[in-house]
Amino acid sequence: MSARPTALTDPLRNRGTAFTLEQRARLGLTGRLPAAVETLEEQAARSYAQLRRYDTDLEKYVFLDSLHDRNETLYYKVIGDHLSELLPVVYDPTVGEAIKKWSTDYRRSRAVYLSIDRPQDIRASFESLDLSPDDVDLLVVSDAQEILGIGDWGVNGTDISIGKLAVYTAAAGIDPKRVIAVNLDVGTDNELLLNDPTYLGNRHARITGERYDQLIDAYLTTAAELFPNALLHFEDFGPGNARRILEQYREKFRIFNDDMQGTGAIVMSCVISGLKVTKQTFAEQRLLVYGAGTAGTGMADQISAAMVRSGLTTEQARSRVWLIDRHGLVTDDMSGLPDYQQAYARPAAEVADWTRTTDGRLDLVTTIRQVKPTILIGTSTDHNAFTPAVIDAMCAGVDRPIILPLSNPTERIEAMPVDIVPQSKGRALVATGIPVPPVPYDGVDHVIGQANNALLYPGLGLGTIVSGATHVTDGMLLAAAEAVAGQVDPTPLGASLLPDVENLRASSATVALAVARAAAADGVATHAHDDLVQAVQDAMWQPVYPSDIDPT
Ligand SMILES: NC(=O)C1=CN([C@@H]2O[C@H](COP(=O)(O)OP(=O)(O)OC[C@H]3O[C@@H](n4cnc5c(N)ncnc54)[C@H](O)[C@@H]3O)[C@@H](O)[C@H]2O)C=CC1
Ligand SMILES: CC(=O)C(=O)O
Ligand SMILES: [Mg+2]
Repeated sequence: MSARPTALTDPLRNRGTAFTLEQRARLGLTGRLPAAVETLEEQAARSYAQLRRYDTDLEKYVFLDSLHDRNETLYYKVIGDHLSELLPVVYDPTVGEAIKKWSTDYRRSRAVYLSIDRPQDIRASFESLDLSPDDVDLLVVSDAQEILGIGDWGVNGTDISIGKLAVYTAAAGIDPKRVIAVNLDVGTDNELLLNDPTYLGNRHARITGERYDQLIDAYLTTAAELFPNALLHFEDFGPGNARRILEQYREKFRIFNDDMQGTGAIVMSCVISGLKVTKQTFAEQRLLVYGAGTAGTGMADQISAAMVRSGLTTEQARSRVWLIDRHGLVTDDMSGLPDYQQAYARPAAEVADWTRTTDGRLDLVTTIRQVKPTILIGTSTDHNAFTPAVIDAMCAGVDRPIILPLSNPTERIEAMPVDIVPQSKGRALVATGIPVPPVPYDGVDHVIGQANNALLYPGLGLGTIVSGATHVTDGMLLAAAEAVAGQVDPTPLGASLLPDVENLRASSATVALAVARAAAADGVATHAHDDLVQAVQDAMWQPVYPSDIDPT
C-alpha cells in the first residue's frame, strides 16, 4: 500500500491539480491526480464558475466552506479576487444563517472545542494541534451567547470564530497557518437547540458564575502560556461577560473584544468622517444609542472618550450621551440596571416632564425631540425601529444627522438606507453593519459605508502582530479609527463615510501601519522595524503557491 496522500488532505499544503509532476512524485501523489497541471489562476477561475452556479448565499457559503477545507490558498485566492461580492457570503450576514443550521448540516470543523464539562482538557486540546509557542499569531474565541444579532447558538456559533479569521486573512493577510478558531462550549439557553436531536454541543443550560469564570481564566492562562505572542480576540460574548472579561484581563493579557472595541472604533471612523461634513467637534455632539448592550455601550465609551479629548470633562461628556434599552430611556431611578449602563443613566428629575408611552417608557421619538441628537446609533436588533417618525425627528433637530443602524444580520437592522435617505431628503449621513447598495436620491447616489468591525479589526490585528504589542491600547484603537476615516473624502454630497470594502487589503495595511506606530508611541511595541511600511507588507500572507514545497 502506498503512503497516504497527506498533501492532498491537508488544506494548508494542498495544491490539487497545481502540483507539478515533479512535486507529485516527491509527495507520493503519482497517479493520484489527472494529467493536467494547472495554475492557481486556472483553478480559481473554475472554482468561481462553480460558485456562480449556486442560487443562494447559503449554498455558496457551503461550497466555499468545503473549498476552505480542501485548499486554503485557492479559497483565499477566490475570495480575494471577489472581495466585496464574497465577504457577505463567508461572513456577515450569511454566516448567521449557516450558524443556525450548523449542527444539522455538520460536515467537519477546523476549530478547537473547549467544554465547560471538561476543563482538564484545555491544554491537551491545544497541544493536539502540535504547534510551537512561536507558531501562532492569533486566536478567535466565542462562547456564542450573542452571535451577531441572532442570540445564543451554543456550539453552532463555532463558525463565527472561523468567519472572523477568514476575514483577518482575506482583508489583512494574517497567515492562515498561524491562527486558531476556538469555541467555548458552556451550554446553551436556546431551547430550539436543546431539543434538536442533531445538536452537537453540550446539551444543558449555560453554566454561569464561578465555573464559567474559571473556564475563561483557564482559557486565557493556557492560551497565553502555549502561544505567548498571540493576540486573543473575543467575539460575540454576552453583554455582561464581554465587558467584565475585557476589564478584568486587559492589563494582564493581549486581549481584544471586537464587539466593544472593534465596533466602537469603526463607529468612531464614521463619526470622524461625519464631523468633516458637519464641520463640528466631538465636544459638540449629542449621542443617542438605541440598544445599550455590548456594542452600544462600547461605542458610548469611545465617543465619550473622544469628547473628553476634545476638551470636555468626563462628567460633561457623559451628560451628552443617552442610552435607550428595552425599558426605554435609561434613567437612574430604574432598578436592576446593568453596571455597563449605569454610568450613562440620566437623572430622573431631568426627564420628569417628558411624555411617556402608555406602558410608562420614554421612547425613541420622545427622546429625540427632547435631546436633538447629532448622532443616532442602532445596536438593538429591533428591526425597523428607526421609523419615518424617528428620521423626521432627527432631521427636525439638526441639519445633517449621523444615523447608523448597525444591527446585523439583515433581518435585525433598525432601518434600511433606502428608507432613511429619502425620508431625510438626502440629509442623513448613513452607514450600516451589512453591505447595502447606494441609494439614489434627487440625482445623487448616496454611497453607504459598511460600518462593520470587519473594516477595522483585520488591520488592527496585523498592526498588533507586526509591532509585537503586549496590549491593545486605546491609542491603537483610535489610530485605527483615524486611519480608516483618513482614506475617504466624505464631503461631496452622497459620499461614503468609510472606504470601500473592495479596497480592504490596502485599507488594512494602512490601518496596521497606524496601529503599529501607536503601539510604539504607547510603549507597548516589542518589535522594532527599520522600515515599518515594508514590515507590514512583508507580514501580509498572499494566496500564492510558493516555489518550494514542504515534502512532509
Ligand atoms: N456593525 C458591527 O460591526 C456590529 C454590529 N453589532 C450588532 O449590534 C447588535 C447588538 O449586538 P450586541 O451589542 O453584541 O448585543 P447585546 O445583546 O449585547 O445588545 C443588544 C441590546 O439591545 C437591547 N434591546 C433589545 N431589544 C430592544 C428594543 N426593542 N429596544 C431597545 N433596546 C433593545 C438589549 O436589551 C441589549 O441591551 C447586533 O445586531 C449585532 O449584530 C454588534 C457588533 C458589531
Ligand atoms: C459584526 C459583529 O461583530 C457582530 O455583528 O457581532
Ligand atoms: Mg460580533
